Amino acid sequence: ITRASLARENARGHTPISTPTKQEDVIDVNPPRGTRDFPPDEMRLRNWLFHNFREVSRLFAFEEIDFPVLESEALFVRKAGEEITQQLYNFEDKGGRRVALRPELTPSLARLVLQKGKALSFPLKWFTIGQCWRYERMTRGRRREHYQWNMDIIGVPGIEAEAELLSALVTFFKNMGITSNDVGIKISNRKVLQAVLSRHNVPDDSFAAVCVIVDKIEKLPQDEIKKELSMLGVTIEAVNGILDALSIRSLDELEDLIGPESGAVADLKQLLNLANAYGYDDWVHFDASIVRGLAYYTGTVFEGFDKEGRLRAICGGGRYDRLLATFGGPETPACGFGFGDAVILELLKEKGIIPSLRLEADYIVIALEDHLRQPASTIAARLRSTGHVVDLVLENKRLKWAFRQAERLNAKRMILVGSSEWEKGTVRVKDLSSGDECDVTLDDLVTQQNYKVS
Ligand SMILES: OCc1cccc(Br)n1
Repeated sequence: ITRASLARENARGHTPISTPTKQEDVIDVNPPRGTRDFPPDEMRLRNWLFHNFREVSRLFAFEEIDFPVLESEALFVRKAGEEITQQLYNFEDKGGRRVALRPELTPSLARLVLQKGKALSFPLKWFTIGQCWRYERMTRGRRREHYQWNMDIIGVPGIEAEAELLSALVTFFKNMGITSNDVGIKISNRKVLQAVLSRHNVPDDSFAAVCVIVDKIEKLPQDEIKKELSMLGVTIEAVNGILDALSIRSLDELEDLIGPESGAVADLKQLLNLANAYGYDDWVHFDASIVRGLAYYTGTVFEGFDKEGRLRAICGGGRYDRLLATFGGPETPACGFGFGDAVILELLKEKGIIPSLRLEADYIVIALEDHLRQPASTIAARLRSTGHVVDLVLENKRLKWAFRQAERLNAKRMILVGSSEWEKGTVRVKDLSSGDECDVTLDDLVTQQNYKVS
């Protein structure tokens, strides 16, 4: 094909036939490193997952919120050495502002609460699903973006808030067909660590950084943990005190270690009582080794995990009563969780409980001759106006193609608009599972009356 012949073809208004592009002229059609596209099959799966996130949030009477993916960098600058802030996807915009793609959703939620201030009636029960970003050296080949579902309760100081959030998590798992044999939720309280550190005279302002290091205890060799803790001025006695505390396996043992002053033991006992009252006590258990890696947690922390121990944490959360104050706001009790879109799908695939998600069309409509294109459009419009999913064949296609298309769309019926039927004011309706067919007027077709094709 020469450019001249192509010009002639185009001039005649024919479908332009593209000349083969040289390989080097094709753009890179892949998404940026560490990011994903969502073509139809993957998008159906993502919509199904998010629909289930939303369904649980709706069931618990939580209100949906949203905020920009782009935030001021200042929202995420923390000095506790968290991975999440060390991998900030940050840059200077054309106005010279320091901005970042959010690595998490909670700081934005805190910002919105402070922004709305006295106009809000507490407690707030808010949820959101949003894409979060990190800039990680691709050496580890991990993703740079994921979607997270968050539910947060703002303004409730009592452990009832945590119990409600855990109930939402369990409800979601059960709705997915996941049982307490598949998944558990470990719960603890950072006041355990706080009590140990204060006993060893570790300064309060090291607390967050110590938690971040201790959260890596199962991911790093113990001497690396000890080295990082000692760099924070944590003595070897304190390190051993921490390791002892994390290995505690019962609340009675915990009470012996830290006593009743912090309220941690009472809270955990009350949380387990509430878990029993909600009916999810078989899903949760105390595990002192749970610390979580975010600097701003101050009390209860929890983490959903797969009992086969093959996957990373499925979800996690905790109480963050100081976060709003660190943004200059009033002391505001708050707790919430984050639930990523990656590990849960790995788990569901492993359990073989991903449903088959296909486009379900009610009808495929095809004009058998060019001059019947307008009636075909009218038929499609009339059927859609009554809520039917209709795929209208838009070009001159052979019937064989239409049947394959119907198969792909899982269409229930085919409407064939042919001249002999149309002259009699009817169209041919074919049931695509039985093969039965009959001629129907447009009104009867739309009202589904006066005819039956099995
Ligand atoms: O959970 C940490 C995290 C934050 C942003 C993006 C990705 Br992928 N992962």
